[in-house]
Amino acid sequence: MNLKEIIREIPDYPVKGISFKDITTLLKDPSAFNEVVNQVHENFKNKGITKIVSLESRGFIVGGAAAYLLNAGFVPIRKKGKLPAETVAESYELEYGSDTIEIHKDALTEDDIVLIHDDLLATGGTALAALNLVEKMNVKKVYFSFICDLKFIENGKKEVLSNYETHTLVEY
Ligand SMILES: O=P(O)(O)OC[C@H]1O[C@H](OP(=O)(O)OP(=O)(O)O)[C@H](O)[C@@H]1O
Ligand SMILES: Nc1ncnc2[nH]cnc12
Repeated sequence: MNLKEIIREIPDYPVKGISFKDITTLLKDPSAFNEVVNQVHENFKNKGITKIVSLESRGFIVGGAAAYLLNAGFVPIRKKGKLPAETVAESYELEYGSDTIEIHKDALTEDDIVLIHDDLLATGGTALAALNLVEKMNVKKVYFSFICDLKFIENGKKEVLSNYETHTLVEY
């Protein structure tokens, strides 16, 4: 299945110069959605993943479904102010702005093998901020999974991420 053809591209959204990769066209297609979740499961089923950590909001959709298939727990990373208990926070830059994300302090332990899943890797700012949060909890191992990787964006943040085993389905 050609997933790239199913993901819609919107020019100049949310700001001029950005070509927005809209995964809603993939999510509404039952076989494409199924294929994406199955491929994440297939790639990580023998890695002993105990928790999937996903990013608000688009990361939650496939992250939640893959956690179910992998028999792993699901841990949300949310935008600032949305998690009710004690949190740790990290601020970062992304392709079209800046933000702060948080995770619950008691969400992970040093026994966890973590898969960080998000829909898309652009500058890597969001993924690196997520990694910094997860590593504060001294987990055993971290893997990454993205539906899309905007490979044409190259910078130092992505070099850090290249030290971690990563699974990507669609490259631009
Ligand atoms: O690699 P980066 O340059 O950091 O960009 C990638 C991030 O940008 C988008 O999230 P956004 O903050 O727009 O949130 P959303 O999922 O709630 O739409 C996307 O879902 C990734 O999380
Ligand atoms: N080009 C893009 N399309 C969709 N989501 C994004 N997040 C950051 N850059 C993006």
